[in-house]
Amino acid sequence: MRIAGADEGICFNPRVVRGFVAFSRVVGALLVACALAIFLATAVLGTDAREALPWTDATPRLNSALAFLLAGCALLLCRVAPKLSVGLSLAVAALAGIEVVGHVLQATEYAPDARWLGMDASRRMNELAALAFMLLGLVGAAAIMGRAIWLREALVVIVIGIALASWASWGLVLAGEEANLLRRLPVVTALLLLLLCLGWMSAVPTTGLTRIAVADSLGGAFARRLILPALLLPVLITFSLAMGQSRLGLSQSLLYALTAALTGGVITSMIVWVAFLLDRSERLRRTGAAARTEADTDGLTRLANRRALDGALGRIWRDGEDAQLAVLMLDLDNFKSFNDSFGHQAGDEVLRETAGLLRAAVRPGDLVARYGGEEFVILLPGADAAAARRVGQRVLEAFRANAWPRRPVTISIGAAVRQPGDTPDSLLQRADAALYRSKQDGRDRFTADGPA
Ligand SMILES: Nc1nc2c(ncn2[C@@H]2O[C@H](COP(=O)(O)OP(=O)(O)OP(=O)(O)O)[C@@H](O)[C@H]2O)c(=O)[nH]1
Repeated sequence: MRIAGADEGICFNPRVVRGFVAFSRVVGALLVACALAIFLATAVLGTDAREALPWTDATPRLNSALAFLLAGCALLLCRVAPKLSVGLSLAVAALAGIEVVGHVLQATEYAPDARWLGMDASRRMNELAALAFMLLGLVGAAAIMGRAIWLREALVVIVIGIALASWASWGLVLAGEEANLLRRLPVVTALLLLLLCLGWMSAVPTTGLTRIAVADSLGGAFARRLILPALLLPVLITFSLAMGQSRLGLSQSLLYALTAALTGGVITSMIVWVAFLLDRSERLRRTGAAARTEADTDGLTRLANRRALDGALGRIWRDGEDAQLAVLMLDLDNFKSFNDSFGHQAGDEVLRETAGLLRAAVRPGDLVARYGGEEFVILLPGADAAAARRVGQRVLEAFRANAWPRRPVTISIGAAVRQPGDTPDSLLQRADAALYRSKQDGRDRFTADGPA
């Protein structure tokens, strides 16, 4: 089953859409769990003890934990209680907004850890976290309300950029470089912020940038496989090289060389991956096309079968009322007696020979189909009654002139031309009635539909 996309006719893969929504819920639950763990640790250890621990630098402050708790709940509830979810997201934006104002007011004399509105340093988020939460609170509200989709995506991309740059920056700090503004975003906060971004993008996956990743197409398959590695690999490379420099003492020139080699390797691997995907999809397309052709082909004569004929008639009728069309219905004469006299195998040979004669009698745009048993149908798009008669006569002549191995074989033909108000069935019925008259009148002849 496919869900048609609301815009641009994108078809979404429902299984992938469900997967994205489930991912956003997992992210919501993870954020709630992390926030509760931070609150619990603070309650058990006390604020002072927590501040003294070596990992304090890397974990979210209490206000960040509160923001994660609210945002996680918003993600979990966005489908069941959208209004409550919008409220929670706006609360995140408000909480972070207050912090942003605090940082702006203190910016002239930089004092990030100062008290603000009664909140001490252990509680307050830093300036980058505040900015990111404020943006993500707005993103969450916009995502649930389905508003300002492109602004929402732009904000998400900004926060993803902040989170990734902070990670890379942490690598450089571990390598002994000076602490910088980005490094002030605790590494766990950066990770959870990245997850929150991805969570909001996945919560309503059929809108915005994510809609290509849930598309039921080759583009969708590429996006699903390549976007995350493309986002994360440069950061991981920076991080690991910086660590390599600090732990292994690599020189600057060797570091540059390694960066070039790794980047080249990563880009090449991605291209190879894309090439594999393209190749597989091309092979699947070819196999699918071959299977469709086989399903539309009669095994004995290799002509189009009844299914293909119905499909072709359906297409002609869908294309419009005015298109001219003639139909020939053809039936081998006294075929039962041929079978009885010479056997079924010989009868099959006649059917195959018939297919060749009929194919040779029509133009490339016409369709010859085996209707069943020893009955055939020819569709002549664009043909009128005179053209249909010409084709019918050509078939009769070809049968008469053919060197049949056992005994001469003849064929009877009935023709009908499409009239206003015809359906595929009514047209075939009129051709069949004309064929019946050919049989009645002595076989081996062409009869057109209409008054005798
Ligand atoms: N060999 C062979 N015979 C087939 C096949 N399909 C149908 N037939 C035979 O075609 C014969 C059709 O016989 P009838 O419907 O009585 O028609 P007829 O003998 O051609 O008589 P008229 O149509 O009145 O000229 C039957 O004997 C079927 O067994 C097939 O795939 N192979």
